[in-house]
Amino acid sequence: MTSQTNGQFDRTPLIAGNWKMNMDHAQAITLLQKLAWTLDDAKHDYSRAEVAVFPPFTDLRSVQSLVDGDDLRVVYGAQDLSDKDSGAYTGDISGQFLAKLGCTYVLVGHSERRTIHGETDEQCNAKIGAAHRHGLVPVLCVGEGLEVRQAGEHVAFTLEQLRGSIAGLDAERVAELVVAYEPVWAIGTGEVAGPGDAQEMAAAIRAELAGLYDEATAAKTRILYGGSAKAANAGAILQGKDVDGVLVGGASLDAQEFASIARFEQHLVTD
Ligand SMILES: O=C(CO)COP(=O)(O)O
Repeated sequence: MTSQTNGQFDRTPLIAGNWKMNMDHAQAITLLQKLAWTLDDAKHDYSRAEVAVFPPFTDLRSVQSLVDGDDLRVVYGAQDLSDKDSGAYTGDISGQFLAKLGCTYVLVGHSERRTIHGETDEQCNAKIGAAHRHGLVPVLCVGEGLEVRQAGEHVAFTLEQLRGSIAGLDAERVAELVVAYEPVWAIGTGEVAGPGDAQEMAAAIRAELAGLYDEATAAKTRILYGGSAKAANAGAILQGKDVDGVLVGGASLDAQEFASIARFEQHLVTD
């Protein structure tokens, strides 16, 4: 490979930070300001890598004010949404509210929602529908647990989650969809799937989409890897030709580290 740049991607890489249940609204402002300054100082080119953060619901209004007020290029989304639009659903959040808060994206089916809250593929499918009703781009999370990986069934398992979650979607929606492959055993454990594992699954997901839809549609879907991603491994992970970004948990809470991931081109291995 010569003069490796992200010209290798025909899809704009997406570097996404899932803050999970961390950062109150005041802390969110500080973290986002620091992130934006760090990227500005580094003259980050957002057209080469889109940067998105996923703060808790209670931070979103503050994030919106900061992004609008300071004209930031960082975009943002929520970590979940209801599959309903309004009504007697105590504690749930409508995609309508998220759209009003300027969200671009919304995570759907994160493994912590699937395991802790028992979310099913059918519910993810309904949530994707809700996201679309309100103009939000869903970031669908899929991925296997350790036992499934050890049994060598990780590809079949993950593709089944994918099929169940996107059932009934038309090709146009699939083309704009973001799929995040997050093997559960690599989340928050320091255990990172190897770049080869990330590429293997991303290629399998893209091939599945090509089979369900067509090559042109599958070529547009962005596929991310998530699970203990950090600056030191982002370059290698993003070498995978089907890997279009990373969904970062812990390391996205450190502005310097996350900015460094967004500038992954510096870490790309060249030969
Ligand atoms: O779940 C994740 C992002 O959604 C990954 O979390 P970590 O990066 O902390 O492993």
